Amino acid sequence: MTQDELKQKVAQAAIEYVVPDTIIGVGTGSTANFFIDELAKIKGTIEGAVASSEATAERLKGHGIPVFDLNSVAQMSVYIDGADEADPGLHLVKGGGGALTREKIVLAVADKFICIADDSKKVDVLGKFPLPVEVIPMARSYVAREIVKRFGGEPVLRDGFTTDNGNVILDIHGLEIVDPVAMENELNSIVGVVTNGLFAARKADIFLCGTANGVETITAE
Ligand SMILES: O=C[C@H](O)[C@H](O)[C@H](O)COP(=O)(O)O
Repeated sequence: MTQDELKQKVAQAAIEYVVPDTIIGVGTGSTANFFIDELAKIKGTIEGAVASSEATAERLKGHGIPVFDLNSVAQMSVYIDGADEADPGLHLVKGGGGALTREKIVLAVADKFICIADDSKKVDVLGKFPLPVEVIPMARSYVAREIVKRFGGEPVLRDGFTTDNGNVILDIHGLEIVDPVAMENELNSIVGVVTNGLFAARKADIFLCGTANGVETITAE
C-alpha cells in the first residue's frame, strides 16, 4: 500500500469517532485533508467544524461543511488531526505544515483527540523530525540562542515561511526528546515563543495508525 493509501484508510477509520450533531475540530496537513474529504460524505450528520488553519477552512468550505469561528464555540466533541511523530505514550510532534499554534488552540477546546497517521510516524523517542517552534519575528535570534543554550540542537529558520498568525518557524534539528512534557513547557516559557510543536501536556487519546495489515488503534502505554 502507498503512504497515501494508508492515510486514506486512517481517515476513513476516523469517521467512526465523529459524534453526530456536534461541532468537531479539524487539523491540518495531507492526512487531515483525506479526513476532510471523508467528512464531506457525512456532512449532514454534524453541526459543523472549527478549522486549525486557513487551508483547512478553505477545504471544509469547498465541501460545503459549515466552519465556525472558535470564539463562538465553547465545546467540541472531538479533534482529529495528523502528526509528524508519535511516541508510545502518544506524545506527538506536530507542525510540519506550520499550523501548530492554531492546532493546539483548537485541540484545547475539544473533549477528545484522535490522531491519524501512517506508521512511518511511529517512533520510540521523539526528535528525529525537527521540532517546529512558532516565534514572534523580532524574537527569532534571541529564541534560537536560548534554545541552543537550554537544549542543544540546531534551530533552523524555515525559509520564506510565515504562519497564519504572521510569525516565523524555527525547526530544531538534532534533539532527543526523552521528557516531552518538560520540554514542551520549558520551550513555551522562552519569551517570544508563541508555542512549540510538542503535543505532550495534552496528547492524543487514540492513535489510528495505518499499517500494511490495516488500521491499528493505539492507546497510550
Ligand atoms: O502543521 C501541520 C500539522 O501539524 C500536521 O498535522 C502534520 O505536519 C502532519 O502532516 P501530514 O499529515 O501532511 O503528514
